[in-house]
Amino acid sequence: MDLLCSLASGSIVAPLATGHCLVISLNGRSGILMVCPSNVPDDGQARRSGPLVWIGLKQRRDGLHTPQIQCCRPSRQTLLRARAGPDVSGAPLRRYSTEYLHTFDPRKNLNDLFQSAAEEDVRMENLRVYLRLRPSLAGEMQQDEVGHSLAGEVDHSLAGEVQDEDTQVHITDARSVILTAPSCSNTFKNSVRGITKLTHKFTFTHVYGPATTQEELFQSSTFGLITDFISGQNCLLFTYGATNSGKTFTVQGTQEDAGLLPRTVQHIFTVVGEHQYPKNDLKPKFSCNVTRLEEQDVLKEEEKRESIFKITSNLTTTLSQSTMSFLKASICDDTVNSSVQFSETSTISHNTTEAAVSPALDSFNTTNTTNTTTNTTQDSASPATTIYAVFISFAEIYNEYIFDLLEKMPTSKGNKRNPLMLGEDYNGSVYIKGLNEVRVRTPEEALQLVSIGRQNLHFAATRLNHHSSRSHCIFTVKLVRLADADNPHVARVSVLSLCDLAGAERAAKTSSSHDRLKESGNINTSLLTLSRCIEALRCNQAQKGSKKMPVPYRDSKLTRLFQSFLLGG
Ligand SMILES: Nc1ncnc2c1ncn2[C@@H]1O[C@H](COP(=O)(O)OP(=O)(O)OP(=O)(O)O)[C@@H](O)[C@H]1O
Repeated sequence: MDLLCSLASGSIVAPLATGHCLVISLNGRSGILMVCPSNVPDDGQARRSGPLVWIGLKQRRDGLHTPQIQCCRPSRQTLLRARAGPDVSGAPLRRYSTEYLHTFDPRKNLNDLFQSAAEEDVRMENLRVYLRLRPSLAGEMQQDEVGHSLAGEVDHSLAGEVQDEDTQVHITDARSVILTAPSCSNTFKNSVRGITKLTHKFTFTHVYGPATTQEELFQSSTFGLITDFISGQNCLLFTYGATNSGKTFTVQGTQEDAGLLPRTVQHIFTVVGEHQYPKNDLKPKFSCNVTRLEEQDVLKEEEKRESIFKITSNLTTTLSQSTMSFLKASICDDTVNSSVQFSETSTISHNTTEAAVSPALDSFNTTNTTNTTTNTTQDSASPATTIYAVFISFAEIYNEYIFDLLEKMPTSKGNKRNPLMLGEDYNGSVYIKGLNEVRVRTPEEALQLVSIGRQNLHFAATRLNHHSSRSHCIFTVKLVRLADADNPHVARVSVLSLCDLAGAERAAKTSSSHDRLKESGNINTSLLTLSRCIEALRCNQAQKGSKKMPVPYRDSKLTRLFQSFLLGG
C-alpha cells in the first residue's frame, strides 16, 4: 500500500487533471490501480481517450510480482484483461467487489483515498510499523543523562494514552506521536538557535499507549501475520528500539504476561492442531525448501533432536527454569495485567519463494502462494487433507558472528562456539548454513526450545540494563505444508521469523570497557545498515526510471539475512 501511495502521489497522476480516476482495487499485494481520464470507460472510449497510466503488478518468472508503471494506449485485449483479472493468485479480479470501486476527482490528493483504504484494510500493507510506548519504570523520571540502572518496577500511575509534558512523547491519535526534543539534547539547542524544529511528528501503522496489554498488541499486530504465514507467506517481525525500551518484554514477555513469541507459537499450533505430518522424514533445506530423508538419515536426525532436548535437563541456571515455567504458564493463561521510551515493532510479509523441484537435491517443490484468509482453525483455503510439519530454529548474531542457540554451549574454557556462515540458495534467498531446525509437534516442545535458546543467549551486564541482550536473536518457525499425507511430494514451506534486535544505544551510556564498546559498535552498525537499507528501498520505490540506489544488504549479517524479506522475494 505504501508503495502504491508513493507512486500515486507523484507526477504520474498530476497531468491527468481532467475527468475522473477509477481505482479498480486496492490490495497491497495483488491490487491494480488504474488511473484513467474518464469514468469507467468502455473499451472504445478508453482507446479514444488517450494514454492510460497503469500501476500494476508484473509477474516475474519466479512467480513473484513486482510493481510496474506502464503508460500505454491499451488495446481491447489489455483492458479486458485488467477488468477480468487475473490477480497474483490467478483468481479473477471479480474477487474485488464493487465496494472497492471508487470514483473521485484526480485533482484531489490521492493519498487521502489511499489513507482511508489503508485504514480499512491495514492488514494488506506489506510493511507495517507499530509503535509501543512502555510505562515509566520506577526511578526513571529522576534519571540523569549519564544514566544508572533503569531496571525496576513499573509505575502504573503514569500509564495513560497521552503523556505528561516531561515525557516528551505525545500520542496525538491512533497512528501518530509528536516528539519534543528534551532540553539536554542537541536538537533542543539547535531549535533554540532556529536551526531545527523542537517537535517532530511521526506516523505509524498504529501507536500503542503504555496501558496496552500483551494480548491487545498480539491481536492487532501479529495475529494477522500468523494468518498470512499459515496461508503460505514468508513473514518477518522485528522489534527495534533503544536499550531498555521494552523489546524483549514485547517479544518474550514475562511469567505473568506472555509476549508475542509464546502467543505466536500457541496460535500456530491451535491452527495446525492434529493435522500434522506423522513421519519424521522431512527436513527443511536452504531457505524455503524441504528434503526427504533416507531411513538412516531419519535416525541421525532423531538422535540430534534428542540431544538438543536433553540440554534442558542439564539446565542449572534459574533463568532458564523460570523462563520455561513462564512460557508454559503464559500458554495456559492468556489474560494479562497491564516519561516514556519506545520500541517499534515492524512486520513484513511477502509471498513464499517458489522453487522448482530439483530431483538431484531430492527437494520437494514449493508451489505458488495464494492470498487466502485463515481462521483460528485450519485456514479456510486449505483442503481438509492439508497437513503440516513445524520446524523451529533459534540463532543469534553477536558481534557480526552468527551462532546457533540450539547448539550445546562448550563447557570447557578454551572451547569457543562455532560461528555459522550465510549461504544463498538458487532463488537468491539467504539462509544460515548448518543451523539446527528442529521438528516440534506441540507448543510445549517449541517453547522448550525457546527456553534452551534463551539460556544460551549472550547477556552482558551493562550500566543500562543488567539483562540487556547484546545480540540480535532470531527465532524462526518453518511451516511445511503438504497437500496430503499420502502425497508428500507437493509441499510448500513458509517462514516466520521473530527477531528481537539488540538495543541501540550511545557509547556514553554504556560501560567504557573495550568489549562493551565493541559490542555497541557492532550493534549500532548493523542497526544503521538496516535503516540505510529501508531508506534505500523507500527511495527506489519513489524513483521513476531505472536508476536505482544500491541497497547495502551486504554491509551487515542482519540485513543480509533479512534481504529476501525486505525484497519481498
Ligand atoms: N509494556 C511494558 N509494561 C511493563 N513493563 C515493561 C514494558 N516494557 C518493558 N517493560 C519493563 O522495562 C524493562 C526493560 O525492558 P526490556 O528488557 O524488554 O528492554 P529491551 O528493549 O529489550 O532492552 P535491551 O535492548 O537492553 O535488551 C524491563 O524491566 C521490563 O519488564
